Amino acid sequence: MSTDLMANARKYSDTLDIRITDSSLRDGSHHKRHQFTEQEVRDIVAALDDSGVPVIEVTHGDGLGGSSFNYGFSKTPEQQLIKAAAETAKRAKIAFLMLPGLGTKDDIRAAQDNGGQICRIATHCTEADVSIQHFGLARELGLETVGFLMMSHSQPPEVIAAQGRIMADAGCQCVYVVDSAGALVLEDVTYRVQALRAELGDDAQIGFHGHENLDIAVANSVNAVRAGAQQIDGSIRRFGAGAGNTPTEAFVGVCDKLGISTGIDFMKIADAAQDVVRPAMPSECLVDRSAMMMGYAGCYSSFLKHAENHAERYGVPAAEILLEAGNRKLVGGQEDQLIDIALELRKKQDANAGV
Ligand SMILES: C[C@H](O)CC(=O)C(=O)O
Ligand SMILES: [Mn+2]
Repeated sequence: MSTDLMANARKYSDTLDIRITDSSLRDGSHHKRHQFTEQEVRDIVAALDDSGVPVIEVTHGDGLGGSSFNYGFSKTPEQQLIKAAAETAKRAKIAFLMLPGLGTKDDIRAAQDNGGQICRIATHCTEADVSIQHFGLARELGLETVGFLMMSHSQPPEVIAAQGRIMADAGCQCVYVVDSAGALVLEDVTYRVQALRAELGDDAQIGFHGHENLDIAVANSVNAVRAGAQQIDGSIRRFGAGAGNTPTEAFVGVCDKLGISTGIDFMKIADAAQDVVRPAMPSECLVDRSAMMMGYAGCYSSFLKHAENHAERYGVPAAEILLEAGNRKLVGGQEDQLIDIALELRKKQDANAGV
């Protein structure tokens, strides 16, 4: 890493400047409508592991217990996918996500029994207190812990720092700024990471999870590293909700050029992206009108597929549903309100057409 960058960022370990977690097999579950097969998970884990990706996250898109009517049913039970991933990985650690209230303590225990080693606990960025007992359990079980402050764009840096303190005190070892809406722009990331650094000192590491809705997830991730983040999420080929996540392979290439050590082989991961991950994707993750509306209005990226379903059913544009969801500041768990928005748009549309 250049001396400039080293001044801010601290090393993740003796050998790596940062640690990348690939989230294709969890955030990508949204884009795939939770239809991963066990074979796809095995193939993708094998390719990422061989490329040197140190952490691979595997769960339903909405975390443990997410398979449901509200969020969409999984094709394959997520515990089976976690087990397959853990059996396949030779070097990588397998992480799993859980949202308190959706997943339970028993789900955490089962994920560990199936080989999961890193427990990532996600809350809305003003509700860190609901994660306290789950961090306690995860640490008691000897799991490594990560905390996700979702929709971090919606609160100023000082609130993110205070919420990070709650997670760290509960046993979280790395607090993530999570740009769920892909709405953070450059310095927005820097200031949030810096505020966490100032608050947490050596009590916990800091991470960044980006979404590509405004097409700057790689740049945002570089800013996070420059501000001191030691863990960065990506998804191969952007395979994630909305326009997807920071593309792991491009970010690795950028890190190589900036002298930031990730431990991942750029040539191998470029091949894995093209030959193994792309065939498992239903389509490319695009920065299209709907995705841009999410980034622009601050709308939760996981709403995209739900909005597309309602758009088709009620004959209204998905982009308008998402724009309104952002304006109403809806958060994860309020998926049902997208139907209300679609119905209201339909009513207006009919009234304008004199129906
Ligand atoms: C449950 C969400 O998909 C977590 C996440 O990846 C985000 O908020 O972004
Ligand atoms: Mn995400």
